[in-house]
Amino acid sequence: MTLAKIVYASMTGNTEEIADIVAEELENLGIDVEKEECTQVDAEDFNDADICIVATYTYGDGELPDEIVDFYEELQDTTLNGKVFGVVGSGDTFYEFFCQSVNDFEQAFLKTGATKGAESVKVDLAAEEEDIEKLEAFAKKVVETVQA
Ligand SMILES: Cc1cc2nc3c(=O)[nH]c(=O)nc-3n(C[C@H](O)[C@H](O)[C@H](O)COP(=O)(O)O)c2cc1C
Repeated sequence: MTLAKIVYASMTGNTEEIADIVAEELENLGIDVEKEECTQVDAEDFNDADICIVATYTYGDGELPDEIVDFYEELQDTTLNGKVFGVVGSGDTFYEFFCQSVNDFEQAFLKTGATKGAESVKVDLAAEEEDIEKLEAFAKKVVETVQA
């Protein structure tokens, strides 16, 4: 069975909801899903999974949320050859660096040797219908990549 691990950071719930949308679609596609809050896991835990997903919001002035910084730093030193990764997140287009943390995680994953499964999805605040469609397409693409 293919396992996807989704690690998320969410302060007001938008990103957790995004993680749930991706999780539900992955499950619809027959994938086992473990969703974990970022302070409860180590980046090494991605070694147990076939699909590694991070869902994060952006804080400060284009900064990572404080609670995901340790995970982010560990991730860069983790080898994930043969795994497929994806990044999704929520931000606010009001800010100059919209969803910067999504970009930062994409770069961190590229250092691990994992393969990018789908284009990252950036959501303005809470996911609306159009975002839900993008998130479902993201999940489908990631699964196609892992099964290729
Ligand atoms: C103090 C503060 C700083 C923020 N800075 C950014 C930012 O630089 N870029 C961005 O895209 N969003 C920024 N945001 C918006 C949040 O990322 C956005 O509200 C997001 O939906 C929060 O996700 P959550 O509901 O999962 O906590 C900021 C929000 C706050 C409160």
